[in-house]
Amino acid sequence: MMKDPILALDVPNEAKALKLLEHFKGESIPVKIGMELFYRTGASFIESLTARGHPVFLDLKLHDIPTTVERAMINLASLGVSMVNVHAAGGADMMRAAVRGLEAGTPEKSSRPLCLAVTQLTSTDESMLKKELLIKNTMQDTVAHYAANAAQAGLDGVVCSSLEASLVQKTCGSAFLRVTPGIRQASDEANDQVRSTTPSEARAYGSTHIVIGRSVTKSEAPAAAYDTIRNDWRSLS
Ligand SMILES: O=c1ccn([C@@H]2O[C@H](COP(=O)(O)O)[C@@H](O)[C@H]2O)c(=O)[nH]1
Repeated sequence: MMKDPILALDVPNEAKALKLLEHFKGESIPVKIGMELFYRTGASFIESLTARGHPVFLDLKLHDIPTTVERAMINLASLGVSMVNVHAAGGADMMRAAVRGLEAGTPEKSSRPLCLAVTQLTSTDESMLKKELLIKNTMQDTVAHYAANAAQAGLDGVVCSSLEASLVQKTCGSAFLRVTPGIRQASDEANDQVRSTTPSEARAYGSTHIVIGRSVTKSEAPAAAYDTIRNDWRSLS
């Protein structure tokens, strides 16, 4: 089934998040909560969003030693979120520990949150990969390798740019999720995103989900901006 774009609620506090969601008139669109909002509101706001029927992607990008990640995931699993994530650069043991923690922390009769691995941030380009991160492989090969590690560790998918989605699909299979931020319409500001595509390009390249933030949150008419993106995303189906 076609999933609606995930709205990145990148705002500083709960009041601003609720004000933004008012534009959607009760529609329970999927939302992503990142560090900015979570570090202000904590768990209670997440629980109130899930109680209102919003599927929540909790985007905290855990990256630590395996034991710490496992214990953190036990706590996050109790929040009723649909997706969480780690950095693939934390390695296979850390990713396995994340899944173990989620399994241990998921309440009975609930589904375990899907666990994704961030491959390379969509703000990273080939030059930064080589010169700053000292990774000698191409972006495509690096993302495919990290995705394969994540699949072997039992994760459900990756966060990558849609430019790598088809290679990840080929490498890890169609059931392995390709969740892609860095989505922009041709007329939108790129901001700090460098590996970007439009929603319909993302669909054509094999993204299973798209994440959209500032093009909606900074718009004068957020619901209309979201609808434009959703229509473009659905236009190939
Ligand atoms: O590689 C990544 C991983 C996560 N993100 C997050 O997605 C949104 C994108 O917001 P825009 O305003 O549409 O750029 C944001 O919350 C990032 O933290 C990402 O962009 N790239």
